[in-house]
Amino acid sequence: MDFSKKYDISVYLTEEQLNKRIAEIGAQITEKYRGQSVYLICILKGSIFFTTELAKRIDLPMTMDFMSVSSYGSGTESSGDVKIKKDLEHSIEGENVIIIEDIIDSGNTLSRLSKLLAKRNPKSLTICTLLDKPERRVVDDVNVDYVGFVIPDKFVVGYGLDYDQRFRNLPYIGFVEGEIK
Ligand SMILES: O=P(O)(O)OC[C@H]1O[C@H](OP(=O)(O)OP(=O)(O)O)[C@H](O)[C@@H]1O
Ligand SMILES: Nc1nc2[nH]cnc2c(=O)[nH]1
Ligand SMILES: [Mg+2]
Repeated sequence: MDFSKKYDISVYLTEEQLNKRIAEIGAQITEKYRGQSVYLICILKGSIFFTTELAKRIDLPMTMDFMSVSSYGSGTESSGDVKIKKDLEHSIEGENVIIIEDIIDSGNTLSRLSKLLAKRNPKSLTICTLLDKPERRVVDDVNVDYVGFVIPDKFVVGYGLDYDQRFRNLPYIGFVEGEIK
């Protein structure tokens, strides 16, 4: 990380736009699971901001848990596994699991992760992402249930998303337009 470098970042989605959309998704989830509980899984690190904001907008009994994964190189691993760097603390058997992601790009992470979690016998398994870049998809087995915003094929940062571990703390989503010389 080189913190001396300065970058030109243009705002694409403001904090107000993000929070308004997240509140809508929270209300949808609350309605869908009324009378039941949900088990939110935050995929570290990118989805921390989205998960916490969304969790506050879901009016249901809830467990929040965290997972950290890294995908094996695509193509060569026929097992379709992900390497688990940090696993869940509790069993998800019989739970209404909602996987929370900041972005779906190639789809590899979620394709592998959802297969792995499905083997643990949840009652239901749902995918919720703040951003979706469908133009980049290389898999066809990721069915996303809740999408905040469909975005073009451009690299975004902020609201949890990083560029070389920087910019996660921006309260908005922006495009990196380049380095300021
Ligand atoms: O659809 P895919 O092509 O698999 O890409 C999406 C994944 O990549 C990013 O995470 P990353 O592995 O960079 O880690 P981070 O969340 O810690 O930034 C992002 O947060 C998603 O988890
Ligand atoms: N920060 C960031 N991470 C990603 N991972 C996959 N796509 C993206 C993106 O556009 N921005
Ligand atoms: Mg991530």
